[in-house]
Amino acid sequence: QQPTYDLPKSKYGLPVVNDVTIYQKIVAANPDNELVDMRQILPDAQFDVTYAHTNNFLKRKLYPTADVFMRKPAALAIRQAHENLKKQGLGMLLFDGYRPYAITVLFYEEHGDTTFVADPRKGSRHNRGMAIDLTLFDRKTGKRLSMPSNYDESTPRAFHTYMQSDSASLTHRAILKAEMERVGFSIFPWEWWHYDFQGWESCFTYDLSHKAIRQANKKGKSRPAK
Ligand SMILES: C[C@@H](N)C(=O)N[C@H](C)C(=O)O
Ligand SMILES: [Zn+2]
Repeated sequence: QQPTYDLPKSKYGLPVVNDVTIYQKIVAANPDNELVDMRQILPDAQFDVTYAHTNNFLKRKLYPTADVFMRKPAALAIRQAHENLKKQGLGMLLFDGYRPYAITVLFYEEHGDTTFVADPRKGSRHNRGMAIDLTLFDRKTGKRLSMPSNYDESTPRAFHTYMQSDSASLTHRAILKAEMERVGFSIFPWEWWHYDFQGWESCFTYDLSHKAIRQANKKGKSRPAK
């Protein structure tokens, strides 16, 4: 149970944490509210943050930095899944984690639909640091495993119900699903790469840049313990 805060509302009426002082307050009240750096949590993972480059569905750079943050309990569950995958000679390649709410608004206003992108009246699970977009790589070759579609492909090939793919890709999708479900994540039926962590419904929606979060976390750690 989170204490209640008088949060400002977005133009779509959703309460958002859009100020670092509020972020620091909610982290002090409950350390699970911290958005942690996945490059520190998974030093041997691969990263391809397409929203920090132009090779994404909007064809332009949307994040100033290629950061991937996750709410702490989700990050620790991912670390467990990564350990389990390691035993199978596999690793995770992360595309995206926490996404500032302003980017969800931009996705909605430019893309229009609310299946491929989240409805800003509800916010995305990514805005809560509780969703991750990822695929798998082979630790021997360092190469990505094949999957039934490309990342962020908005076609039926991205659906979990799509079975017309080659059998290797279907197996890879099933391995990812099994390992993510084992640690408390659930699928998003229309995107094989997207997983939501249990309890996302009761988490804060953040609208802070990755840079602001990094700075706030650093400050929080340098503050002497009381
Ligand atoms: C844009 C796509 N990668 C995505 O994240 N979609 C879900 C529905 C979201 O916006 O939360
Ligand atoms: Zn996603």
